[in-house]
Amino acid sequence: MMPKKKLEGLIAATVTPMTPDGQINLPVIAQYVDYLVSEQNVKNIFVNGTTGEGLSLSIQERKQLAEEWMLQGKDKLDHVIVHVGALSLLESQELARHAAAIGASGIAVIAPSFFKPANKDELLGFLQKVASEAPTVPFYYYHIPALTGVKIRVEELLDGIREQIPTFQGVKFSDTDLLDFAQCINKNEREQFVFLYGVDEQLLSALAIGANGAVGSTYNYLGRQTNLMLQAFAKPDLALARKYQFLLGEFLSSVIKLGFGVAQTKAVMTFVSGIPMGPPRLPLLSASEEFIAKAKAKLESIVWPDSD
Ligand SMILES: CC(=O)N[C@@H]([C@@H](O)[C@H](O)[C@H](O)CO)[C@@H](O)CC(=O)C(=O)O
Repeated sequence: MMPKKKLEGLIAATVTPMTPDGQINLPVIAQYVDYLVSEQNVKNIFVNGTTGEGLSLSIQERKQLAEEWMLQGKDKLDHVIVHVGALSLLESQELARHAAAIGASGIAVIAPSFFKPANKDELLGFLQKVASEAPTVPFYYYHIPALTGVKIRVEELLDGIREQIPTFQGVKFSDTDLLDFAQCINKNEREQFVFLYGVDEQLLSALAIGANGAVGSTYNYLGRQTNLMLQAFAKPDLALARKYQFLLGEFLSSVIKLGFGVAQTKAVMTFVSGIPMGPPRLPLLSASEEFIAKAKAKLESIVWPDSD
């Protein structure tokens, strides 16, 4: 699958379906792709990332999953971005070569987070060694400092990055520092690089700053409503766009108070889509029945503008 279109709009950070005993559940992926496309109007995916529990999977599982997403997404999805970050450079390189071999439309890499790069040069050194293993595949840096603990400003990282990483295509920016995000866009043309925002609860603010699109967990099950927010913003009908952002925020704010992470995302995706996503992998624990009941009730209580 070679990308026909520029990467923009919504990109679902997919969960990794698992069987009740914790094995990856590949047969569910065909149904998952159809659900995203037909029910959520989302045709781009980001696999094996945070939401996909990528760092909790074995290399073999990550390859199998990437292959299955590619196979099932063929002729249905526009872009399949494969996250290939790992603590070991060699594993990350192996995954990058594999993603290139199966025709992924892009690869993304998170900063290594046990031995952490201390500065821009150390981080770039790692990223460059991974990117060069897939010399024809667009490369994205995945910035998620709350989880990696690597707080190197992206604005600084992007300065001259193409000289070291010719395939550099953009950033998946999963942080609330909108000043850093704005400076990335201010100093680098949106037409040159792709700036994808990753904090779903404040996407509208990032759009105002110039985000080209967004990668997130909620686009799995709230993609349709978020797409309507994007449309309202483009129109522009800011009042309507805000209404969507506030309602999306109302759901997120209520589940965040209950404790919200990948396990809960899997549970919500299961009850909204009807596709069994299974439990998360340890150390994560399944969402409680109480969480599921409250999250469901909250979601059902929201009256979206298009369903008035
Ligand atoms: C920390 C975290 O999981 N952030 C999510 C968000 O989509 C997040 O779930 C959402 O904003 C709700 O808080 C994404 O940025 C992660 C993501 O895109 C990924 O799975 O790679």
